[in-house]
Amino acid sequence: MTELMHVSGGPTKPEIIAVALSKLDLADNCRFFDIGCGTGAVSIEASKMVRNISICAIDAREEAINVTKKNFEAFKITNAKVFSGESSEILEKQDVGSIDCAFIGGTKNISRVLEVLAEKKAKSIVVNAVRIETVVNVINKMKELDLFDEVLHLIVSRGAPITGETMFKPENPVYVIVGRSGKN
Ligand SMILES: C[S@@+](CC[C@H](N)C(=O)[O-])C[C@H]1O[C@@H](n2cnc3c(N)ncnc32)[C@H](O)[C@@H]1O
Repeated sequence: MTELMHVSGGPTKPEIIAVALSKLDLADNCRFFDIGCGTGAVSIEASKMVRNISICAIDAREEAINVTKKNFEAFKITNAKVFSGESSEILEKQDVGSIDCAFIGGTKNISRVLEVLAEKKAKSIVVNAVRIETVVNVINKMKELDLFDEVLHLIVSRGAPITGETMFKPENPVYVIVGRSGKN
């Protein structure tokens, strides 16, 4: 089986990716944006769910960009563009085309990123956050932009062996905030 290369801050846990992607309206031929792509793990999972997905992955860290490129090569992701830099600037200044679904895994400058996504009429947006201040900012900004749909608080506990039996160890909680254009 192909092994995913890791980077600090990633990959997002598969169970969290599954819920996050279930909230995006992924469809065959959709244009998917992975903002703060880290390892590219979310794009790789999204590409397994629909046919002919077009991926745009962005990260401000060169280390993350290099790892994403290597993971895309290993997992045979061909229909992808990878951009290095601040995502709000890339989305504004580069010719990125239309945006169907945007997953935001890195929340620096999140208010500006959401503004640009709203300007570009992104159809569905999912933000993963771990800090309560970020959650509040994202909900308020999504409401201001008429995007807010719902927010989830996810805690996954994983079974681990203990003296021949099993106990559950909780992983860090994650907030999943969902926005959709044309909410009201
Ligand atoms: C928690 S990691 C993402 C993990 C990723 N979902 C994965 O599965 O590997 C967050 C990433 O977002 C990037 N990031 C944060 N804010 C950003 C922004 N405004 N523009 C571009 N990259 C950003 C960071 O450099 C970091 O690599």
